[in-house]
Amino acid sequence: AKADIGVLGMGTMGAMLALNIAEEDFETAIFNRTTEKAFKVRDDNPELAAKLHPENSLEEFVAALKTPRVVLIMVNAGKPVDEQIEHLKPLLEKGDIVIDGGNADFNDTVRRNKAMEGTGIHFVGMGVSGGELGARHGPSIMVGGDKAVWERLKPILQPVAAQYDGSPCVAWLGTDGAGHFVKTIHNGIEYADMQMIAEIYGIMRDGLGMAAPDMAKVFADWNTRGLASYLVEITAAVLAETDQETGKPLVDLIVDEAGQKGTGRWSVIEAQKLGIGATTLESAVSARGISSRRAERADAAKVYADLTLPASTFASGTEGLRELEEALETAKIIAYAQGYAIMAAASQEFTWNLPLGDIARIWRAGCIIRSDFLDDIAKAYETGETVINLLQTPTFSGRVAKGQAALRQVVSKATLAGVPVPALGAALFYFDDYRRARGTANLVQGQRDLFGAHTFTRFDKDGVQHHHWPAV
Ligand SMILES: O=C(O)[C@H](O)[C@@H](O)[C@H](O)[C@H](O)COP(=O)(O)O
Repeated sequence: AKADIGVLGMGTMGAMLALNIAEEDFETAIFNRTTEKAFKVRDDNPELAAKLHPENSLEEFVAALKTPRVVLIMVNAGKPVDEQIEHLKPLLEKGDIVIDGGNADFNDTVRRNKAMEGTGIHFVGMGVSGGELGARHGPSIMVGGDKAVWERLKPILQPVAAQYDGSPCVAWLGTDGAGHFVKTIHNGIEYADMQMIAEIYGIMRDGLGMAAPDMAKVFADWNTRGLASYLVEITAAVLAETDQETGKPLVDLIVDEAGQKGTGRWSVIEAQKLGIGATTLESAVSARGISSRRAERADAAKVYADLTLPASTFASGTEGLRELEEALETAKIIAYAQGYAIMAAASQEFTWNLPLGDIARIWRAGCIIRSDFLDDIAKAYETGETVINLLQTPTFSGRVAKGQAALRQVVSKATLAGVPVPALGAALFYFDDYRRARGTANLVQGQRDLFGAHTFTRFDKDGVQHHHWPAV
């Protein structure tokens, strides 16, 4: 039988997606540079073997596909994708579709899309979120490219995607790099969310002296209310895990150096280029950087071993935990508002007209940041009112106005106690900066004009650029 789609690259995500697609009854050709790997995927999954067609060469792989062909590239981002495209191009024809389903930098996707113009071959940049299990059983899928091409892919992608409330968590988000851009912002928000959870864990461990199993119970409890989410759920699971060998909480044995593969960094770079304050995302990326210098931190700990800090004033017991819960929930709203502000600015800058409400809906299941909270974001975009920033919407302004008190308490207490809360602090400081009609950038403008003749405008003389300090 001719295959409906071909999946190229049998790494974790590629193999899991291929099984998912085959399970949805699509004839799936599979290929990997190390060819045995594709055969192993089929042989390890006898129940799906009839739908999986491993091939011995790229030529056989392409020949096994129904025309017009659909090829899904699932290899590491960057050069490997360009190489695969170069190998495929001579084997493909007008009307064929090439999808990059990896974590690509959207700038590369825009470039690749341009390079494909005029060849008659369609290029699609597709963000896939959900990790290994998500890819296998239903990820959240963010599609960018030509809308007509999306119509052709829908019959395959809709059943393969996670389902929420009866609808598939996949959508066409805009032309060229829109899909990968939104995936990058998803990951930036993921970083911020994980970092803020880790900071609360730090307060519980270093501020309140709690043990991992007790913290696990707290997060499991929080997962029944406003913070209900996949990240809080897995936090409870990680904290509850006991290492069989030592009998100790596994989390206490894990080295505190966070890895990062780049998407978080990209989200921050794009925010900066767009002039959008994404301080919680920035703090999360920086915190990973700082964490990765463990030896240096150990030296710094010695340098400051005698530092005297005020006694910790964290409230213990239910009241204290309630305050932490409300602080995290409020900081989370602020972090997601920052992520959404980046997407809103990019939507204008790149004329994608991103469906911001739909993005919250397709993140409702399958992806790493899936949470009940995303329903509220989707609702905020249903009012029909233009959303400048989620913090200015009736859906969230009341909640933030109420919750900011707990966040302020927690950040202040942590600061006094010397427990680092860079992302929680960034959320609070952004909130205070964002809601302030009269800021302090006037002084910065004065300084810039004095040392660099960069000029400034005046409240009382609108629209004129002033240069006040002559070069003396
Ligand atoms: O949405 C997802 O499924 C994940 O985000 C996925 O894309 C991957 O796990 C990232 O690579 C994690 O990023 P780091 O490796 O940078 O933490």
